[in-house]
Amino acid sequence: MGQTLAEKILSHKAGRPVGAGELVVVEVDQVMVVDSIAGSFFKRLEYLEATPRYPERVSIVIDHVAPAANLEVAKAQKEIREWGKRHGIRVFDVGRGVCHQVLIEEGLAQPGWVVVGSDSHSTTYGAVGAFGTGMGATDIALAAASGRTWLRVPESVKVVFRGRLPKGVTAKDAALEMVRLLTAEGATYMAVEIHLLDGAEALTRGERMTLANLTVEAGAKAGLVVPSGEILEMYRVPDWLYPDPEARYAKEVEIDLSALTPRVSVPFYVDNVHEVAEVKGKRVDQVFIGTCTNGRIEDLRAAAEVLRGRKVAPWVRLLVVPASSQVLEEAARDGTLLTLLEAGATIGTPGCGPCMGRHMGVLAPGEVCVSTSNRNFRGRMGAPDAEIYLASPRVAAASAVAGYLTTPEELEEVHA
Ligand SMILES: CC(C)[C@H](C(=O)O)[C@@H](O)C(=O)O
Ligand code: SF4
Repeated sequence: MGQTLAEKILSHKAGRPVGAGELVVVEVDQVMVVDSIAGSFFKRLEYLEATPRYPERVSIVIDHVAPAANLEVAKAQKEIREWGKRHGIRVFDVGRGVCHQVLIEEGLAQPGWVVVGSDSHSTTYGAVGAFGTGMGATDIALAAASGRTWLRVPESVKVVFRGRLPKGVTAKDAALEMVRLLTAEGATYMAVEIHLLDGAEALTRGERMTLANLTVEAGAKAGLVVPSGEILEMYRVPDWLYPDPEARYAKEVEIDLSALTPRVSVPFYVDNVHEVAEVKGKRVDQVFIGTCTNGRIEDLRAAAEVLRGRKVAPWVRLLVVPASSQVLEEAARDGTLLTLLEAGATIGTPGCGPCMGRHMGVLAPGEVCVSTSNRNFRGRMGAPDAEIYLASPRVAAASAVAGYLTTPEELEEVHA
């Protein structure tokens, strides 16, 4: 019988063929813990009277509130450092970047691996063909202690992206369109298996990360992009990790990239996706470019391209938070950073930044933010009535200049 990519990976790990619905216990290749969950993770291990079975397979990332915003966080981060030293566990400290970006950069997610993270966007590892999934502190502690985890093999949804993106349309627009079509619960506990065909294979690793990242906003257990294009050059992809024409899917969705237009997700639900044209003109107070969804060098470059020679509207705060130290370094080296600064951007420490409203750009009541992140839930970035519009870095940059929601193309019209 044909197998989906999720079934293939979990079969390989289980050492026997398994299908959707079966329970399996599998070896875990990497356990990722974020700062905000680390305290609970330590407590669970203590309760189990256990320590990580394979220390080299565990990583802790200090990214969500970094640098520490208050005394409580500072103490928690101190504990992370000390605990890491005591147990020989890798700790990526303040400034290294957002967990998912860091793990990919460090090669700690590989095609065919199982990676479990204490963070819902662990689906991002699917960009390189890893089965990445988010779990709570208890499951994460058990995975670290035993080196294994149990899973119900998920059913899969097949999402086919065809063709090439038109100029000015990005992987973020494609990802938002995918969530709109699947809906917020449409892929609950399923693997979203993404096929890139007829030119879409050209999508970069970063663009694939954007797609895999957003699958969890449709409820996905994992988001697996079929390895192709540059992934085949960058990684050793196991020969069994290819799509199977006989595989069975719970449903199939097709998206023609060549017909796509810029998209925006309107508060307060990620699947409330519209064309930018429909909400154009909405006045904006803050623009945030960054996160595990869109804080990579290509995202900063795309924003810089729009911002070059222009100034941010006087009433707008433009916050740029590179997804990692590597991204920041590259942006400094190639001039992107200067372009952003000249336009009026302020740059934050690589990490999550204001994405979840803990620090570095909390929204006041009634404020409106255009963000390149992945969640626009009520209260996510601060005040319950503050509004978050999710968009691509290009649309975010154009909106910062205009002071209202718009695309770079429409902005040109205004300035012409
Ligand atoms: C803090 C963390 C557990 C949380 C998540 O699981 O996703 C955060 O990263 C988020 O994006 O809301
Ligand atoms: S950048 Fe945002 S979505 Fe990504 S891990 Fe951090 S808080 Fe979560």
